Formats: sequence, C-alpha cells, structure tokens
Amino acid sequence: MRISLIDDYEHLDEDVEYIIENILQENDNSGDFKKLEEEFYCILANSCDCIECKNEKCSHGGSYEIKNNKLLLKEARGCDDLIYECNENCFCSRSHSMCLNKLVQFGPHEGLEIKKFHDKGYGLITKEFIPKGTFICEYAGEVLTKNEAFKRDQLNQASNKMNYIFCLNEISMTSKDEKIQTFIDPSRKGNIGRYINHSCDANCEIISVRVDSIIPKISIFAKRDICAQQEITFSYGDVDANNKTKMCLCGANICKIYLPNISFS
Ligand SMILES: C[S@@+](CC[C@H](N)C(=O)[O-])C[C@H]1O[C@@H](n2cnc3c(N)ncnc32)[C@H](O)[C@@H]1O
Repeated sequence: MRISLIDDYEHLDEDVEYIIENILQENDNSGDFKKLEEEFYCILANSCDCIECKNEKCSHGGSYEIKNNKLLLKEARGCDDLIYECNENCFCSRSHSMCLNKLVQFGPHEGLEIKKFHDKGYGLITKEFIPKGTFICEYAGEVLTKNEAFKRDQLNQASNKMNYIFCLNEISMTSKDEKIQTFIDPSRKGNIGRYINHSCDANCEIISVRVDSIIPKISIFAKRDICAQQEITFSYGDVDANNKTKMCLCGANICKIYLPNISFS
C-alpha cells in the first residue's frame, strides 16, 4: 500500500469492507488463480529517469495537464493512449522532483457523498463543482479470475441481486486479436467507486491507469463539468440484445431503457 494514498471514505453498510486499493480474490487453488496471482504481484519495471516529469518527454508523460492549479486529464490526449503513472521506482520519486504523472495513485477526489435514491439504491454525488478531466476515484475491489467472476455473476442473477462486477476489456499491445480482461468485484470489499450508478448519458468515463502493477486501475474521470449535488455516473457498457433483464432508471433523454449487463465474451 502506498503511504501517499489518502482515502477517508467509509461504507454505510457494515457488511461491506472498505478497501482503498484492489485486493486479490481468495485462492481457489485453480490454475487461473495462480496466473492472476503472478500478475497481481508483478511489479512494472518501466521507471523513468527524469529530473522533472513535466510533459511528454517523460516516458510516462503526456496524459495529465495543470489547469487552474488542478492536475486534470489532458483534453487533447489520444483515446488509445495507455496511462502509466510514475511509480516509486522512478527517479522523480527518489529525488522528490516535480512530477505531473501521478494522480490516480493519490486516491479519490474530496467532497463525494453516498446518497440513497428511491429507485436504484445508493448512488454517489458531489458536494462541490467538479471540472472536466478531474479524477473522481478508482473502482476498486476484489480482482477476480474470469471463472470466479462468472460464478458470482450467475449467483447474483439467480438471486436478483445488484451487480457490482466490472469487466474491463483492453486490446493487447502485442497481439491485436488478444483481449486483456480485468474483473473487479467491490460487492464485499470495495471503495467509494462501488456506489456509482450507470447512466446512458454519463458525466464520467472509465480510463485504465497502471502505476506499478500490470493489473490496471479502473479509473473514473469527469468527462464534462459536474455541478454540486449532481450524481456521478459512468456507462456500464452496451446493452446486450439477448440479455435485457433490468430496466435502466437513469432518466436521460437518450436512455436505452435497459441496464447493460456484464459481458464475458
Ligand atoms: C455498482 S452498483 C451501483 C450502486 C448501487 N446502486 C448500490 O445501491 O450500491 C450497480 C447496481 O446499481 C443499480 N443501478 C445502477 N445504475 C442503475 C440505473 N441506471 N438504473 C437502475 N438501476 C441501476 C443496479 O441494481 C446495478 O446492478
């Protein structure tokens, strides 16, 4: 755990454990778990040796920029750009020099609040104005194997429970045909991100950010300005034509009527 990560949020429900970063699921003695465990504890070796990581010249740089004294996601960044933040192995960390490539690793935005909605359970709102490009929080929980995610999803569906499992799909850099899938479940152990509801006209987007692990951090950024008291939302994905089970209650004009389900393909 990084000492610099500050997260003072709490769950309202005592049955849910508050964790500030992803943790690995329990060992189920499967081969898939062994592989996931290796990835989870593998440290990324791509450290930079900049005196000051101020811009694209840093091997990690170019994704964030300072606007009105705030470090925000850069407007002009390419959609396919992967974000690797500087980490403890970088020269900037040892020398405590200027670094603009550290954001997600410091923890969630302040001023978020869990609010009870009458129709869709809890949701997350902001007490203050949030400018476009602000990092809101990570969607942190248990990192699962695909098999475990599938099993938990089946149980959730059978008991008509809320679904918290998120599947992040990334295209491999080495083979375009290969998909990298990361399954995060904050239903039993998670952070403040677990309260973010879906909207068909979401004000936030998901961006994968890596700091010192191969496992990406599912990071939620504001994709437009968000006013005080507004609900924070992101899109859970596309609605699967063969799995229209839950009604979407986002209330957007462009609502697609059904809530997207997790896709395992
Ligand atoms: C990640 S949780 C979000 C937080 C959740 N509302 C709670 O009370 O903890 C996802 C679940 O919230 C509910 N939900 C999220 N967005 C929704 C929406 N737009 N319409 C209806 N229900 C929604 C669904 O039950 C979904 O399975």
